[in-house]
Amino acid sequence: MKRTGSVAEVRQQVKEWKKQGLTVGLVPTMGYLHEGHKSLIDRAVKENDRVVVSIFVNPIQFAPNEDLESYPRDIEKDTELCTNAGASLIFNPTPEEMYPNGFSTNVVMNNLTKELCGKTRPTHFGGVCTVVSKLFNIVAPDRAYFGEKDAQQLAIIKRMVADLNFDIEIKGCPIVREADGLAKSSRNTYLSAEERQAALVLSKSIALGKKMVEDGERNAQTVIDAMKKCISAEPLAKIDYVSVVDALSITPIDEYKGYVLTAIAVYIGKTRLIDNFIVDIDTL
Ligand SMILES: Nc1ncnc2c1ncn2[C@@H]1O[C@H](COP(=O)(O)OP(=O)(O)OP(=O)(O)O)[C@@H](O)[C@H]1O
Ligand SMILES: CC(C)(CO)[C@@H](O)C(=O)[O-]
Ligand code: BAL
Repeated sequence: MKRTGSVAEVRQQVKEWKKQGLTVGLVPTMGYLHEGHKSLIDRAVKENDRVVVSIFVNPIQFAPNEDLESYPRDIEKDTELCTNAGASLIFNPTPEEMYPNGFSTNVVMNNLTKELCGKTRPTHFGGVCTVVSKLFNIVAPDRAYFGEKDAQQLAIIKRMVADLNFDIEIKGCPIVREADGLAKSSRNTYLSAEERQAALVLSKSIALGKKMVEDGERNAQTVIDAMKKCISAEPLAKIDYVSVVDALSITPIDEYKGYVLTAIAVYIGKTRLIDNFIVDIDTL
């Protein structure tokens, strides 16, 4: 398995693979890889002849008050995980390689980015769309893999691919959880032992909301209120949002109808964690 920070080298390698008629999958990440990322890589390895994993803590999707500097990094361990999972190439560029002097172009998405995480992180998804567009143009994969843990991001990427005519199939992959239910996340490493225990309130409230809907509740506010009550019972938890939206357009809805995303963001101490569940009411 190769590792490079060079755009030109990635292009050269992918060109060679394509000349041989091989298909290419891309798994974009910010590194500090865990089982959630591995599930994306495993699926990409199954569905493509070659897999590129990008590892880049993208500065332009972090606001100045966020955790860009402290974001966990371990490229050697990540390389081992990618090698064992059967990836073919790691692309880990420097910020200068991705954003050289004079960089002046950004991808702006007008809808889908205003609700949920977009309220607290108004510049975040612009940074995500810009870097993912660059990765798509650099790697030119046949398929790209994203986790449903970042459900709003997944909806945004699908919209962007349709709007900008990227010839890339977007694959959403289910949330991977710890044995006790907490969704795996690189940011879980920020949690103290006490906070780690408190963080279970996220998956607990998600399970509660999902059960209410499966049992027939259709009023969004009733589900939101019950989930908020569940989260508020944990003294270390502070709610950022609990929202029910149409899963494709990311617009708030009052009633569970069609394809629905119920998403939460909760601060556990200083660490902001997210979780969600998606239901297709028509096939429940
Ligand atoms: N638990 C998980 N299950 C499935 N996919 C996941 C999981 N965690 C992350 N992913 C996916 O991996 C990709 C890269 O995510 P990223 O590197 O930001 O990891 P992360 O653990 O979500 O980190 P963060 O703590 O920043 O949220 C994204 O598409 C994301 O949705
Ligand atoms: C898609 C992504 C790698 C873009 O930096 C990031 O937002 C992430 O890790 O989900
Ligand atoms: N997976 C989300 C990346 C971020 O929080 O910046």
